[in-house]
Amino acid sequence: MWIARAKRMLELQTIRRRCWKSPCYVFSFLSYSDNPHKKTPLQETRMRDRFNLYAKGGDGGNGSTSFRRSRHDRRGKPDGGNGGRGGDVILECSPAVWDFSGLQNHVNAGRGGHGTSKNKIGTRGEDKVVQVPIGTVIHLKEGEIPSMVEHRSSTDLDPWELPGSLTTDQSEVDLQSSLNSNMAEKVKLFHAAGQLSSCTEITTEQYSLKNEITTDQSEGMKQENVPQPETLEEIRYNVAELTEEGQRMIVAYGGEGGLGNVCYPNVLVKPKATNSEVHRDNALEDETSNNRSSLRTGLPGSEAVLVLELKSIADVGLVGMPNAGKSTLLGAMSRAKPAIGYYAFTTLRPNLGNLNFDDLSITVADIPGLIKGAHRNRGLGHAFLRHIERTKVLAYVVDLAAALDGRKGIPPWEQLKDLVLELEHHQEGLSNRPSLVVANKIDETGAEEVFQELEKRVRAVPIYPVCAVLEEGISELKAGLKMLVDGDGISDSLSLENISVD
Ligand SMILES: Nc1nc2c(ncn2[C@@H]2O[C@H](COP(=O)(O)OP(=O)(O)OP(=O)(O)O)[C@@H](O)[C@H]2O)c(=O)[nH]1
Repeated sequence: MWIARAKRMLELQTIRRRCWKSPCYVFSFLSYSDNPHKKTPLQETRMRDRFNLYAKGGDGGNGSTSFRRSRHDRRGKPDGGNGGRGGDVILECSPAVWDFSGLQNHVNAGRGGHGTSKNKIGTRGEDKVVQVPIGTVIHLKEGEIPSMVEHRSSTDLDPWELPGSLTTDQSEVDLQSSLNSNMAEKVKLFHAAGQLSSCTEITTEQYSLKNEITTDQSEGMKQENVPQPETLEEIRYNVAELTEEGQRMIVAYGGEGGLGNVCYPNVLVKPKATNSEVHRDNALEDETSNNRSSLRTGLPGSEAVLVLELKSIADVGLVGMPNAGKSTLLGAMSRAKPAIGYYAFTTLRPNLGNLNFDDLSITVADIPGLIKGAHRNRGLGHAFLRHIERTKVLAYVVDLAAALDGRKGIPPWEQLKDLVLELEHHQEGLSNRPSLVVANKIDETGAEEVFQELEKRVRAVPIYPVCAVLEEGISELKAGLKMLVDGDGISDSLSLENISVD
């Protein structure tokens, strides 16, 4: 038997080896880039910095209907426990996550367990924790505003262009939100009343509240079924930000559990009816059982439709063409260890580094290289330009040696012009903040003359000659950046009028 098994293994291995060498396999490998539906390796590594998330809190578990009977009490006493609360959907800020590519669009928290006999409360539904990168901004399409909002945005960000986002009628929005808050208030009151009564007796207020809630809900559903002329999509921008490691925010709440029959003994009655109870009023009985079953059912968890957006948080943004030496510069200024390569687009996602001074720490973001037409999604495209939106200061990194010795690159002043144009195309006024120019690769032969020419052609902003590989000129550059971030430096923004090109 063992020999037969060994033979079979050998056969399988031979088949696998043949498949590997087969023309089909090789062809499929070669045609990888020809297939328009397949992603190229570059596309696969692109970061996702906008993400639609549908979050649903777990439904509450149902309350139990159970009776504890004994020899002495044949009708039994109610002892059905309450249902457990549903789990919440929580966003957690984590430095281990860079973008939203690992996230799922639909996230559901766990349902609460059902109550059981002997007054046992159902288990609480499992929370669903979704890890998001530091710098995540939450825009709300539907649902409640996330709780534990400790860090609201201080920046006045423009809402990005979603159709119809700015045309919503404010009065309608106010009306809708007041209706929603009314409803939420009622649900809270209902549960508060339930908790206060601490499983003794269900109060009449609770009945009326519950009925109100169900009628409101059913009316809402009825309205939903009626075809509306045009539903306006309301997006509440920038409702919360996750900016610190470990910060948590609940975006969808679990529903409360239903009540067990131990909480409403006056409506329990029933199971084995005695003869005298047979003539009970039928209408009243129906109503009571309806109320009872609606109280038993756990409430559904809340739902939220969110748009997550990632904006790196940095004081300084390094902007430059591919291969200008931004990553090398970041490594020279800080302890960051970004990938450095002699080829363009080594940097595929923003890298952050810290410049530490005695009284201040400055965060610098190295943005992947921009090329002419980045706003039309050329190169790594405008995907990264949003990371510059939050920076206080811009450091334009230019390669002094790009056009030297017959190289195909473009002179530094043209690099600057293209960079400013790309920023402005992405968002008007994006280049309008204190800036400086880092003239890198000053060590190359002929770079000194290019630097002198650059000084003549660029006005209004300071220019720092630097050799990032040898770490020359770095301390002066760091002092210059500190001054700009502090607001002490006299620097303007770099505009097209301040750059002379041929
Ligand atoms: N001679 C010289 N070469 C440098 C200097 N700084 C960087 N380089 C080289 O320039 C090349 C590109 O450097 P990177 O730091 O990867 O450039 P980058 O701007 O981050 O490039 P992208 O990732 O494409 O955006 C590397 O081969 C570096 O060694 C410098 O001061 N002098």
